[in-house]
Amino acid sequence: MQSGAAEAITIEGLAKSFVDKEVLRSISLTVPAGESTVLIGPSATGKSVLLKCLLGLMPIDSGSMKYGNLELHAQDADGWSAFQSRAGMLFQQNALFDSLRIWENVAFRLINQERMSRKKARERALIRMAEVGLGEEMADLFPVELSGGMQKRVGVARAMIGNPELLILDDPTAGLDPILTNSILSLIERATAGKGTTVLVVTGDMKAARSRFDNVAMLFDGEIKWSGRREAVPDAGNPYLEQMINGRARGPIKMRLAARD
Ligand SMILES: Nc1ncnc2c1ncn2[C@@H]1O[C@H](COP(=O)(O)OP(=O)(O)OP(=O)(O)O)[C@@H](O)[C@H]1O
Repeated sequence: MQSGAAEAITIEGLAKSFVDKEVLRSISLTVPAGESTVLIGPSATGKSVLLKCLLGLMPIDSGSMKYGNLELHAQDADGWSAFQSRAGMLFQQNALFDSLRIWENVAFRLINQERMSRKKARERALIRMAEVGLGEEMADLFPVELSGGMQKRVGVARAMIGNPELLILDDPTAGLDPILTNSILSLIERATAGKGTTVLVVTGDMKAARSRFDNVAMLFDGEIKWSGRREAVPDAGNPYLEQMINGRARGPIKMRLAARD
């Protein structure tokens, strides 16, 4: 059951620095309600940091973030946990609970938030696990017994169980083979097309970025340099996007990126 109607995310002038490093200078971005948006950008530009700020896992320095009319930037700890309970999330380290079995990790939201019986929650977890290519024989294992790619899939299944109204996924297909990548991207597509979930995904998979999500946003140098419908992604003329999407760019942007590597 979906926990509520999906809302749009609106970010304005968000800034975030660490000690002496400015990561996000002035982020302005709208993630439309009930649509999927992919955030792309070079490594270490702050994509993960932005997702963490949005979920209240990192404090911001300035700016505003809203989910519908809810002023995220003004939430206290209780407000943040109420908001987080509305979202399914996946971070790069997967953050599985080591002491819980795989099915219990996947079913965590159902048991702890929705108070579903363990029997029913296990049944639901097995369905989600199958959707990400994890068989029933995995259900009673512990995370340490799984490969990195399998743990990633457990993380995706956990984020998506219970059909949360908001999905925030940091590189859900990293390290997966093309077949699994395809099934996970299809699962994410069904979450928006079928259920109207608001989805924000970070990916390094440029082919997926161009074809699988409704909107594309490009983060570079602390700002969103381009955002819009995927059909409107310019094939040429925007050096930031060209560099990311086509792996080519001319002029200063290329030299600048090369200098950073
Ligand atoms: N807790 C932290 N303390 C200090 N610096 C941090 C912290 N978290 C992230 N950073 C720095 O912020 C910058 C952006 O990191 P982030 O993980 O958001 O990059 P990213 O765009 O997601 O990169 P990638 O695509 O490689 O995963 C990096 O320079 C990183 O070292």
